[in-house]
This record gives sequence, C-alpha cells and structure tokens, in this order.
Amino acid sequence: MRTFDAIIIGAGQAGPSLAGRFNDAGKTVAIIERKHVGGTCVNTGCKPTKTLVASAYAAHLARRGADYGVVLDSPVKIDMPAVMRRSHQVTLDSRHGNESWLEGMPNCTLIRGHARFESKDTVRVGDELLTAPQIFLNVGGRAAIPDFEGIGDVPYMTNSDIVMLDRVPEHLVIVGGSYIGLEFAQMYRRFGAQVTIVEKGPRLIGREDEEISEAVRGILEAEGIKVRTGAECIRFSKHRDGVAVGVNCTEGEPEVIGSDILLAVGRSPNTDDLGLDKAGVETDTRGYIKVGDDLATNVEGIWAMGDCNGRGAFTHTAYNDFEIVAANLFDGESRKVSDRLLGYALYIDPPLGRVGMSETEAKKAGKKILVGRRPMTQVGRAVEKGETQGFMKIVADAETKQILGAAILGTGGDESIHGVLDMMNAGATFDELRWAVPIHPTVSELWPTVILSMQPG
Ligand SMILES: Cc1cc2nc3c(=O)[nH]c(=O)nc-3n(C[C@H](O)[C@H](O)[C@H](O)COP(=O)(O)OP(=O)(O)OC[C@H]3O[C@@H](n4cnc5c(N)ncnc54)[C@H](O)[C@@H]3O)c2cc1C
Ligand SMILES: NC(=O)c1ccc[n+]([C@@H]2O[C@H](COP(=O)([O-])OP(=O)(O)OC[C@H]3O[C@@H](n4cnc5c(N)ncnc54)[C@H](O)[C@@H]3O)[C@@H](O)[C@H]2O)c1
Repeated sequence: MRTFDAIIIGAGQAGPSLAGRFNDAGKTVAIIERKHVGGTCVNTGCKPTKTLVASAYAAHLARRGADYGVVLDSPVKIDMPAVMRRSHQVTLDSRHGNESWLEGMPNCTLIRGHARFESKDTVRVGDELLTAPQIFLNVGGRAAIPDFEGIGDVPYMTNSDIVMLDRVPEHLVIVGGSYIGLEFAQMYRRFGAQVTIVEKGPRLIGREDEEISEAVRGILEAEGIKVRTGAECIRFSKHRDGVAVGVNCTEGEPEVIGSDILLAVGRSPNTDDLGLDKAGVETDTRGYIKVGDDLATNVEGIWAMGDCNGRGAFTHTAYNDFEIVAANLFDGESRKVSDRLLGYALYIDPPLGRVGMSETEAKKAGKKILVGRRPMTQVGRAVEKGETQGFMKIVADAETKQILGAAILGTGGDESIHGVLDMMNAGATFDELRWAVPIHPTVSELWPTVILSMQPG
C-alpha cells in the first residue's frame, strides 16, 4: 500500500490545480485519471467545441463576404478532416500541457487507471492500494443516455464522439435543445449539414426567459435549422436512409429521418462506479455527491469538487470549487460555494452571456423589479461589425437598486456580460454601472442606456 498526504480522483478542472497546491506546500499527492488528463472540458467539451465554433464562424463570415465588400470567387467549401485536426490539436496541446505540468511536480504522482474506494481512506487502482487522510473527488460527468424506445437498435453519438467526427453528416438530428445541442446544431449547419433539433420541452433552453428562447430559435431557424419542440414521444428505429426519430404522437410529422443522431440530453455524474458505499459517502437521488458549503462530503476527510457535486456544471464553477477548497485548507479562509454568483455563456453566434437571475426567476422570488432592454441594432459596434441580431437585458431590484441579473444575446455577449458580472460581484447598484464611462465603440457601452430604459417589470 502506498501512502500519500492527499489523493485526488479525476484530473478534470479542479484536481490538477489542487495537486499543485499540495505539491507547493511540500505534501505528497497522488492524482488518479482513468482516461485523459484535462477531463471533459479539454478533451470532449469546451476546448474542442469552441475551436469548432471558430471554424463554423469562419465559414459563416466567408459566405457573408459580399456583405462586407469582400469577394470570394468560388463557393465556400468545408474540409472537415482539416477542421477536426485543428480542433483536436488544440485539445492535444492543452492535454499535454496539463500532463507535463502534473508530471513536473516533484511531490505529485500521476497514476493512470480507474479509482475505487475500498474504505474511507483507501482507494484501489488496478492491483494497487493507495491511502491518504484526505481524499478529493473530481470525477465529473458523462453524457446521459435516457432509456429511449429503440435506442439500443440504432447508432448514435454523444459529445465525446462528435468532437472526433471528420465528415459532415447529411442530416444531423440532435436530441436535446439546450447548451450542447444548440452549439453543435449551428456549427454543423454552418459546415453544411441539414440539422434538426428535437426537444421534448415546449421551447429551447428552457431555463432562460421565454423571449431569449424565442430569439435564439429565430436565429437558428434563419440559418435553416429545423426545430421540433414539445417532442414528447421520442423513439428510434432503423430506416433505409439512416435513423427514424419518432418525435410527436399527436401533431406534426410524426418522424424525422436523419443520417446521424447526436444525444445532448444532459449529463450524469461519474459516481456509480466509485465504490462510494465502501467509504460511506452520500449521494442524492440523481447520483450527485452531497456536499456542504465548503464542499466537504458527509465523511470527514473527503471532499467533492466540480460537476460531480451538482453545485455547478461549468468549467469555471469546477475551478472555483478548487479555489474554495484550497483557500480553506491552505490559506486559513472560510470560503463558501453559496457565495458564488453564477455567470455563463452559450456559444452560438451571436453568443448568449448570462449572469445572475433571469427575469422569470426574479419574479418567482417575489421581488419588485425593474427591467431594461435594448436591441443590438442600437449598439454602434454591432452595426459596424454587421452583426445586429439579439438584445441586451438587465433586471434590478426596484427597492434596493441591486442588479439581480443580466442577459446579452449579441455579438461579444460572452465578454460584455463581465461588466455586469463584476459590478454584481462588487455589490454595486445599477447607478454605479449607469455612471461608469465605457469605451466607445464597444458592445458594453450600451449598458448605461439599458439601465436608463428600465421600467417596472
Ligand atoms: C460539449 C460540451 C461543451 C462544454 N462547453 C463548456 C463551456 O464552453 N464552458 C464551460 O464552462 N463548460 C462547458 N462544458 C462543461 C464543462 O466541460 C464541465 O463543467 C467541466 O469539464 C467539469 O469539470 P470537472 O473537473 O468537474 O469534471 P471533468 O472535466 O469531467 O473531469 C473529471 C475527470 O475524472 C475522471 N474520472 C472519473 N471517474 C474516475 C475514476 N473513478 N477514477 C479515475 N478517474 C476518474 C474522468 O476521466 C475525467 O477526466 C461543456 C461540456 C460539454 C460536454
Ligand atoms: N457554453 C457552455 O458553457 C456549455 C456548453 C455545453 C455544455 N455545457 C454544460 O453541459 C451541461 C449539459 O448540457 P446539455 O445541453 O446536455 O444538458 P441540459 O441539462 O442543459 O439540457 C438537456 C436538454 O435535453 C432535454 N431533455 C432532457 N431529457 C430528455 C429526454 N429524456 N428526452 C428529450 N429531451 C430531453 C431537456 O429538456 C433539455 O433541453 C450543461 O448543464 C452545461 O453546464 C456548458
């Protein structure tokens, strides 16, 4: 049995940085990874998808060249193997960078294999037993595969497969109309595929305000993407042209025939094969590890960070989990996950940047609110760039003047939202954002105008 000061299971977005802190503190740490260092984000999530989104944007702009007076003599062609190689190289560079970083730490041992608890302080990897008084779980998640009728009879992809695809499907049917589904939908449409999104809910990205769902749907449909919402009867069967996806039992065409299927219907935590019962670690009904505000589990000496604790589902929330745990263990702080203000972006084009509460959530919370909104056609920078789709929106507390949340569906929205996010983190009122003097010409310069437009909501 090998003994360490700490064991980390999973080299995703929190584990490697925590290993770095143990190493720097002169403590021995083992980090165990069963597949690729970097986890979902680096290998099958953020990195490859955002690189593919960049290729799709290049194709889109090239097709729009004439709008800018740029003349291309022949139609735009997609070299999908080259697109995929570029994306994969970005992943490999990042994965290898992470590996050499971990391997270069004198007090850190990177162990390859699947880890499973034998007891609360002992973990098995293959034939080897490892023990430590402190164990940190960073095991992430994988694509959920619901028990759809016929799913076992047809070929399908998840995000892990499609990021390695080096051909353009003739007709890609995407089941799930949320973050993963929409990013792949627009990207593959721009690569030249026919694309249909099948969503069981009444609208796309159902957690957002209805006007955002509608605007996003309009943007995607304008590019020729078909959207079937309210698909309550999803089932699969073989078809001579690929796969038949049963969509609706009651209205509309009952089936969509696709050459390829992508499942994008949520994630499941990688906690079912960890031997958590042997350690006595509790999970909720969906398998997420239960943690307190300091990310400690119910078992002393065991913490859970990242997607597997169900407190976040993003790379930045996983990394912030590391920051919280490290600050509390090494820096004498008492950081809490409940202090985190959630921001995120959806990387369609134009992107959706979001922070804090939606208007719907603020109303549900019983707050007296003010809501401001302005179309992107009023943003000079957007007009100059020829990218005026979308709108900006801010929600504030009418009594305290606190900013409750904001959304920007528009060019540069993933960056511009940070102006509001930073103000909210600083506890500023909307007056302070209104009197900031933003740079011209930027997308962010419209935030003061959005605030001036606020009306009771
Ligand atoms: C297609 C897609 C696009 C995304 N885009 C974005 C984005 O743009 N922005 C964003 O913020 N988030 C994005 N995400 C979400 C983001 O990837 C995750 O939130 C993030 O990777 C979570 O990090 P993590 O460290 O919790 O887990 P992971 O990154 O999943 O890492 C967990 C690691 O643990 C390993 N592991 C699991 N079990 C064991 C075991 N028993 N033994 C040893 N090793 C084990 C796994 O192999 C994996 O390497 C995207 C996700 C997907 C699927
Ligand atoms: N830009 C980003 O930051 C980004 C991008 C991609 C993914 N992610 C992360 O990955 C996570 C997973 O994304 P996702 O889009 O797979 O999941 P999601 O949980 O956001 O959405 C799943 C979608 O599938 C639908 N669905 C669920 N079960 C279904 C069923 N049985 N039949 C039909 N439809 C069903 C839901 O109605 C929903 O629209 C997100 O929570 C997000 O945090 C982030």
